[in-house]
Amino acid sequence: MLVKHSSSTVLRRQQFLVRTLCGSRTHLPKLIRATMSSKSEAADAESVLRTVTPSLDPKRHKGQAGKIAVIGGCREYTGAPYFAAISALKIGADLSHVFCTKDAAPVIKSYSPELIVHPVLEESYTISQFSEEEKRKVEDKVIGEVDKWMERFDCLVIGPGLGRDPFLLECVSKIMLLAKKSNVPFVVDGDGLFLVTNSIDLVKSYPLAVLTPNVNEYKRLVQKVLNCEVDEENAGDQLRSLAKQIGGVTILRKGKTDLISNGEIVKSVSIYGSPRRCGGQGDILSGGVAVFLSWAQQLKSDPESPSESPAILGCIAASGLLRKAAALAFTKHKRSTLTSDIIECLGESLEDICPAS
Ligand SMILES: NC(=O)C1=CN([C@@H]2O[C@H](COP(=O)(O)OP(=O)(O)OC[C@H]3O[C@@H](n4cnc5c(N)ncnc54)[C@H](O)[C@@H]3O)[C@@H](O)[C@H]2O)[C@@H](O)CC1
Ligand SMILES: Nc1ncnc2c1ncn2[C@@H]1O[C@H](COP(=O)(O)OP(=O)(O)OP(=O)(O)O)[C@@H](O)[C@H]1O
Ligand SMILES: [Mg+2]
Repeated sequence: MLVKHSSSTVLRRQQFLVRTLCGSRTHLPKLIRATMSSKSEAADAESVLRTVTPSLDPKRHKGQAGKIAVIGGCREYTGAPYFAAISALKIGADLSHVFCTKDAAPVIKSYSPELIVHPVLEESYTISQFSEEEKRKVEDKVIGEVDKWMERFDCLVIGPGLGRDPFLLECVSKIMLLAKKSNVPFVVDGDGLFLVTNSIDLVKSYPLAVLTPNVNEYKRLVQKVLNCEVDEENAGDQLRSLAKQIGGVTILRKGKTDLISNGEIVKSVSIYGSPRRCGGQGDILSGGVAVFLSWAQQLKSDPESPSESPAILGCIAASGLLRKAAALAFTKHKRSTLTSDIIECLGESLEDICPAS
């Protein structure tokens, strides 16, 4: 799906390339080092946004700007999958699907006609009277319903509002295996992290997996994988060790500063942000990582593409944009800022960094 970028995008990418090279200035000739302004983290996140975001090329057709699918939404939670899916559209994906349980589907459909909602997941309580053989048949049907779409997606978001029902999580484990087989990248968030923390082999050594743990989820992941407590003094090193221990997945550790590592490098994003901690902001982030990772993937086939992996670029871009939108929403709504307000600020925030026209 190679998309030629306009000259402004090429220029943006060259700027990013220089910035990336300067990130490791030790090997750069003195002359270049001397002329380089100091690379600020803010510029880093914003230059990644400008490099990764494609121009709105009239020659492109529906779907080329990204097709995202959220696997999540159950009897208990319907907001989280909506937040992740609508954020992907608002940032610039062309299509956004949600695969959820039958209970959650009409609710999520009622939030927005923009989303394509598939009521295909099942929870244990709906099949409690079934025999083992009938349960297997239901499982095969659930997985088949997702598999027939799998190849069309540029990235999945697994976990927002998924809940912790054992039967549902068993089906999602098999969906992850299918995604890996088809080389479809996936972001694991929310209860998807509950699943993979207890079955780390589901993501181990899959370079297209991105984990986006919050404080609780990160603590549990460190305890489970590194057998120790979170070490705030050496946060970057511990994150790098964790990502390495899980075979080079990319982890975005959410917090006052977002830390990102794939076991090799560590990046941080702390620009903008807001003091409001309302639920749902992590869901916006997961939808954003999916879009920006897909766009960074499209860059890969270009000779001058950035050296960073699409997963790392996707995390930096999504974190920077979310934090900018949260700051903008907070200036407008202060203490009553809600996730919906932040979603409404995504477009304006991206336009400010990366004008569409
Ligand atoms: N409006 C909505 O529908 C929202 C739904 N959300 C969904 O809510 C679900 C839970 O998200 P949270 O951020 O609350 O999850 P957390 O894991 O941050 O916390 C959930 C609660 O359960 C406890 N917990 C979680 N896993 C545990 C474990 N393995 N052992 C013991 N205690 C455990 C935590 O300590 C906390 O008390 C996720 O699927 C998430 O996507 C959130 O994204 C917020 C918004
Ligand atoms: N203390 C903080 N100061 C500023 N920004 C923060 C702070 N904590 C988190 N954030 C920002 O909010 C984003 C979401 O983090 P949060 O911890 O709310 O995720 P979450 O708990 O998974 O959210 P959700 O309610 O959607 O599950 C982070 O990526 C980060 O950019
Ligand atoms: Mg969360």
